Amino acid sequence: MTTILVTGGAGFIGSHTLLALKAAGYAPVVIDDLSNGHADAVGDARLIKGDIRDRALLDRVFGDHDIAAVIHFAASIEAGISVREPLAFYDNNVSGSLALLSAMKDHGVGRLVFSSTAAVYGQAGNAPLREDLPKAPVNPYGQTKWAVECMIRDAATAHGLKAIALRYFNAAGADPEGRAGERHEPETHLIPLVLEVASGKRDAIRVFGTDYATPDGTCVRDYVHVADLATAHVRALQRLEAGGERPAVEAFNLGSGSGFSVRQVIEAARRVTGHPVPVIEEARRAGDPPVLVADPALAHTLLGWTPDWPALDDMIAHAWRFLQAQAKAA
Ligand SMILES: NC(=O)c1ccc[n+]([C@@H]2O[C@H](COP(=O)([O-])OP(=O)(O)OC[C@H]3O[C@@H](n4cnc5c(N)ncnc54)[C@H](O)[C@@H]3O)[C@@H](O)[C@H]2O)c1
Ligand SMILES: O=c1ccn([C@@H]2O[C@H](COP(=O)(O)OP(=O)(O)O[C@H]3O[C@H](CO)[C@@H](O)[C@H](O)[C@H]3O)[C@@H](O)[C@H]2O)c(=O)[nH]1
Repeated sequence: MTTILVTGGAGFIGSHTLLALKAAGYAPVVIDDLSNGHADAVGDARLIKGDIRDRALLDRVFGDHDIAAVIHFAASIEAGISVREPLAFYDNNVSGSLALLSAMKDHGVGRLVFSSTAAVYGQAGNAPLREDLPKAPVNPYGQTKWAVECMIRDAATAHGLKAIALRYFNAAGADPEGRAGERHEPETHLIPLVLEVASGKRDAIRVFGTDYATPDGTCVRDYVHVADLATAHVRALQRLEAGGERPAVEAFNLGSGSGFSVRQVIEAARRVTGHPVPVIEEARRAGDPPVLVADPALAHTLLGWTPDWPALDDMIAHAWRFLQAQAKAA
């Protein structure tokens, strides 16, 4: 079996990708410091607990395992928090990726799938975003991800690395079979917070900004099912393995192509759960672009990727089922 190193594999998207990797016949090995992940989320995959900025640890891992490729999820992820703590984000996201890329170079590992983000585009307007748009992140989180994409490009030119950057839009939902889900503590993402309100764990959802130039004044995002993101990683690995005449680094948007406002998400959660979701309107959150919606055509054409679960209500229903199962088990 082909061994794949998965950094951040104990996290939300990582744990779902482990399920897809195993189903496709790969043997994942995980490095995760568990700062935002859970040891039991990796299932029967090998978990090495540690920080990717620890170069000695990386040397041991690359020395001990015959690693064919790396999928790199490990990062600090919250755009809003990055505005208040930019240096911590540069440290984890940029220094972590630098340590990983130099270890890959020194150990002769030449294939990488990198978790990038819609946040690299910044405030690029309301039309669906294409990969070749100018990059102008409006928060430090997006800056760190774009900096790493640039680092990967330079390493590819100089050292022969082959890489795919997957620019996810807003990951949502949970494994349709209930084996994994979103377990961030504290939670900052809209859908799980709205569901915590529906379940009675929170009193109300705070809506950050109602005066944006969008149809209902709240921010618009493109929600993509986490199981579909997981599948895209397998497709990306297979594309890297197939080789051929193509650029050393490629970037693909992963989104549904449809935008939903914060108010529409809240309405969908009321519809799916049958519970009330009280709202408190608040000021804008710093670092939020008004609209982020993908043009996913390139991933359709070149990765052969289309979402199996494009409907927002399905994403919310799967997340809701996972949350309820967690509450029952607690
Ligand atoms: N969730 C989204 O909507 C979204 C959208 C776009 C991009 N992304 C990117 O996808 C990736 C995964 O996101 P997620 O939502 O699963 O986040 P997550 O926080 O659930 O997963 C990240 C994992 O990385 C680990 N980690 C963080 N820093 C580490 C370090 N220095 N060394 C070792 N492990 C470390 C955490 O413990 C966690 O388990 C991130 O790179 C994120 O920036 C996420
Ligand atoms: O309590 C809340 C939480 C969020 N929001 C709003 O809901 C939208 C979505 O926010 P959130 O779920 O926090 O996601 P984003 O800030 O859009 O960022 C996510 O999606 C990005 C890609 O678009 C990723 O890069 C990030 O890692 C990931 O955290 C934003 O307009 C927020 O202002 C609220 O109004 N109230």
